[in-house]
Amino acid sequence: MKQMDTRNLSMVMDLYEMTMANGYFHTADIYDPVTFDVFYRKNPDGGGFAIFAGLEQVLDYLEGLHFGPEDIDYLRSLRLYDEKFLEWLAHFRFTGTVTAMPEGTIVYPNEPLVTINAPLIEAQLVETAILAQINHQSLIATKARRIVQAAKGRAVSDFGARRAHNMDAAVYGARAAYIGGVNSTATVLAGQLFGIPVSGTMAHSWVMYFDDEYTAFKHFAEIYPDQAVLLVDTYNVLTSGVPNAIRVAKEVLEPMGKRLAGIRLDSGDLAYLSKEARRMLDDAGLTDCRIVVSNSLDEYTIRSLLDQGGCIDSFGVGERLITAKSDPVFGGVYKLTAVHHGQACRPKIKLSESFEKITNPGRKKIWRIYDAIGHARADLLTNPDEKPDVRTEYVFVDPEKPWKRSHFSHCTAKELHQTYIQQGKRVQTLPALSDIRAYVQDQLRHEIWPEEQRFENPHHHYLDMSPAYYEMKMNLLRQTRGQGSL
Ligand SMILES: Nc1ncnc2c1ncn2[C@@H]1O[C@H](COP(=O)(O)OP(=O)(O)OP(=O)(O)O)[C@@H](O)[C@H]1O
Ligand SMILES: O=P(O)(O)OC[C@H]1O[C@H](OP(=O)(O)OP(=O)(O)O)[C@H](O)[C@@H]1O
Ligand SMILES: O=C(O)c1cccnc1
Repeated sequence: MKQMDTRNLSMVMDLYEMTMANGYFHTADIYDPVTFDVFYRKNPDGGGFAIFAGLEQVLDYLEGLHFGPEDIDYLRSLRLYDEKFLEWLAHFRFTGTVTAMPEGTIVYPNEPLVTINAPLIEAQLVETAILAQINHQSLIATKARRIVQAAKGRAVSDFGARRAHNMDAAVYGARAAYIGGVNSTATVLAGQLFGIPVSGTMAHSWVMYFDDEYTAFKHFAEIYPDQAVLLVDTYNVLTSGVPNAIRVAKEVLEPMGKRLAGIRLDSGDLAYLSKEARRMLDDAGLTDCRIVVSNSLDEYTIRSLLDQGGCIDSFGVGERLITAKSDPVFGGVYKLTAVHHGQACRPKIKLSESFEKITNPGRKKIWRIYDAIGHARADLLTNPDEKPDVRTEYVFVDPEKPWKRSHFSHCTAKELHQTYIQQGKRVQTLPALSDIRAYVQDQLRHEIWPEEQRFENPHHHYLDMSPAYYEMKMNLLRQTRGQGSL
């Protein structure tokens, strides 16, 4: 199977990762494992959740991680690192353990999406590449879901490649958009690599090349009698484009026993034009001819077009999807949460002026708590050795209101992390992309409250803590206060 990345991505890192690695090599016990969590702090666009994506590429990267002779030569040329370290680096492989939420999981701020447990240097060196991949794909998957939701069951196609922030963003963006629910992509490589259905219409250049619009449509329909979607806005939609499309349907396709598949509108008032075009097509008996619209669409324009009664069967969405234009930073971070010495595990916490930025320390488990009808009621952090029994009365702590005594009962708890890499070896086969997409839809349909899915002031999903975990965090906070002062 063709691969996107035959590149060695091991050097995709910020310089400080390597600088710290060289420093650790000389000052620390580099074989002692440490734990880092990947998490994010705020849902994009003020939404109620995000979609976790990019895991497969993270795992591929970790498996392939190595530094070749050219990498070592380049690092040597920086005159920052000593020869012993560079020699050690030449034999470097990732030997750690990776647990994560399955790709496509609906996720919330401050919970661990991925946990890396690995020898110090290994865990440090992989920060940038892991974050780049997860931040990008989770952002686009989440944006795609909003657009798909606004389209209310109508097909959405990713048209974004040409406006993406270069080619990786186009191809992995298409993958993420498909996870988020778009039906197809115009990006051919994404179709080839990931098996995403591809779709497309025609460009204005096709219409402009021929002497007149009718001739352009006629040639296209003759070559693609089953799939022709004619772009009707090059000259004038209602006086030229739609009439010429109807003429082609009658004069070219009908004699072949074929029907015109569709027209595309790409400028002007898309609600008005789609309604007028629909009326004209219906009057000509072309009731099955679909209307596709495009032109700087996003979830808000799509919602507005449908509110205006636009007669639209599908949407092509490019720049605002592939760049997540309205809120283009996912903000995922990678934080040290524990340092291990032999059997002892020392949890680590990062303090901050703002309460939300104080990290959740230590090794932990993340559970999703479902009520009796299967809705996800909250998520719960516990210590790794806890197994919450939420069938009977289980008292937990809401860290935002720790004085409240709340409990779960008649609930079930599902641990959200699975182990994907154990001591450097892949221990889990990954689902097909279509299954990841179906998993997203299944959660949104059956588990996630509709109140969390609305765009305006969505319901806040709680991240609660077991009493033991909360106490550990508070103790650590008390101990750590003052440690940073000189
Ligand atoms: N009826 C509508 N309601 C809300 N937004 C719309 C409507 N029709 C089009 N839009 C959106 O308005 C934005 C700009 O459209 P506008 O008509 O100003 O430019 P345009 O059609 O791209 O012009 P050009 O002819 O230069 O292509 C686009 O994002 C488009 O999706
Ligand atoms: O607006 P977006 O959401 O990004 O959707 C993609 C856009 O790309 C194409 O335009 P472009 O002007 O690049 O080419 P064209 O001549 O085929 O219209 C297409 O017609 C859309 O307008
Ligand atoms: O197929 C299309 O209509 C298409 C594809 C990419 C960008 N704009 C339009």
